[in-house]
Amino acid sequence: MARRMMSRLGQWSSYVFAVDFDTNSDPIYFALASKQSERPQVFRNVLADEMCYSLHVQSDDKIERAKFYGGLKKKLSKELPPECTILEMSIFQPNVKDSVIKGYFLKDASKSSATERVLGELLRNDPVYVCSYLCGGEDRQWSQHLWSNTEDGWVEVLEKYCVVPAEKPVHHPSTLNIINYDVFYSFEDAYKVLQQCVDIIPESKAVLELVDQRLESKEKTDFPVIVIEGLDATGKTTLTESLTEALGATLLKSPPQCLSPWRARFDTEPPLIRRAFYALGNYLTAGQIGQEARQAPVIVDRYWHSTAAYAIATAVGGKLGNLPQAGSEVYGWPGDLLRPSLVLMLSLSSQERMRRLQVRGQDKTMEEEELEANHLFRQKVEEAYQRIEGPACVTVDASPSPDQVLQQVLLLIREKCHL
Ligand SMILES: Nc1ncnc2c1ncn2[C@@H]1O[C@H](COP(=O)(O)OP(=O)(O)O)[C@@H](O)[C@H]1O
Ligand SMILES: Nc1ccn([C@@H]2O[C@H](COP(=O)(O)OP(=O)(O)O)[C@@H](O)[C@H]2O)c(=O)n1
Repeated sequence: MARRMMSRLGQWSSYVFAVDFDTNSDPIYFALASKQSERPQVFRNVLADEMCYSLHVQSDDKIERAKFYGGLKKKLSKELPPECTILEMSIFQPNVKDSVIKGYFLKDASKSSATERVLGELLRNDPVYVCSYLCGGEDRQWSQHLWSNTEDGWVEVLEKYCVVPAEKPVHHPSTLNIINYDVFYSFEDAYKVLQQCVDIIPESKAVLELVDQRLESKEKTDFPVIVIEGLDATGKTTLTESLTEALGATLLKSPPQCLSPWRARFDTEPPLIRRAFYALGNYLTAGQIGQEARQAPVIVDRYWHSTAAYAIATAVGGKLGNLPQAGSEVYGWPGDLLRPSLVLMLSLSSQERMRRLQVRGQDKTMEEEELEANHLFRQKVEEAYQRIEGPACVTVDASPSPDQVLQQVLLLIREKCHL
């Protein structure tokens, strides 16, 4: 079915291809046409005389697509010649939600047949489409050639289209599939993902059992619920402990302690599955909050803001400006998740944060290592934190001494929660 769709330019013509040649600038956008365009060359300045290929995953099953795409990069890096550069590519309908098909674009300077051999194997055994790109003719125009398997095991070209430039879309393609791929806005949507993983990730069963026993939480709590957010090493642990003592409160965290045995396992999974795990963690914590907030104020170390902000920042490629605009539905609060009374985000300069990380000298999650290496990613997490609504977070300067930060936060809590 999908193959037939692909072979009809009529349907495929509403799609645009985006290749990330350089993560600090816009992708190169192109489309397919039966005739060359008069407009300038698509790959000018980014391709010389390398051989180029693209491959993208085709499967109607969301979990299979996510698992395969995640594993594909590792497989390609291992099997392709080292002179082959693997770039991220997506195919999408401009500004249409949930229309993205992810893939890779290969720039191959190896001049060996190894790449074609690897791609031929993939085409035979896996749910992928493979295309090659050629630049020819007097005007050096590019064309895309869709590969197909023949019955005797050889690869042939099924169809050939001209590659023509396409307009930059209003919404960066990486923002189109956030909902229900990277961020889940209801318990049911996250739960369904783990349910579908039970056969391939046996640990999902244990997580679902815990989640099934979660406590229900009412919309309104008797005592205030205060969430402390911020990047790693901004002082959340230090502050949540001193706050708990100062207010005679109960300290909780998301993901809750009971999920610890499975966290490392889910951290290795592709975003769809990993994010569903963290989303469910928030519902477990919500149950605990509901219970504890009957007796005393509750302090929570990370909650929904962390889940959504890290997920959005990881999903959105390239520049800060590619993030969905403030007010976008992706920054909304899930309708069925307990809302805290106040969310505070600890903010720190990158120099001071690095200094504290070094002093602490602990192991970091891969994502935290990426934060250190990638200033842009850190900026995107903080910006996403600030755009999340319902409740929005209040930014707190975390650079003064621990006691000064505590006093500042106590003042805020008294003012906003009348404690
Ligand atoms: N206000 C502060 N001033 C200086 N150092 C701090 C302050 N708050 C925390 N630290 C130190 O910074 C490091 C990170 O703090 P921590 O509370 O563990 O952060 P997080 O829980 O956000 O990762 C720790 O070594 C801690 O002692
Ligand atoms: N409520 C939460 C908490 C963490 N997380 C994820 O967990 C990572 C940070 O957790 P961590 O344990 O390293 O953070 P610290 O509490 O050590 O600062 C982030 O990268 C998020 O992806 C989440 O998604 N939702």
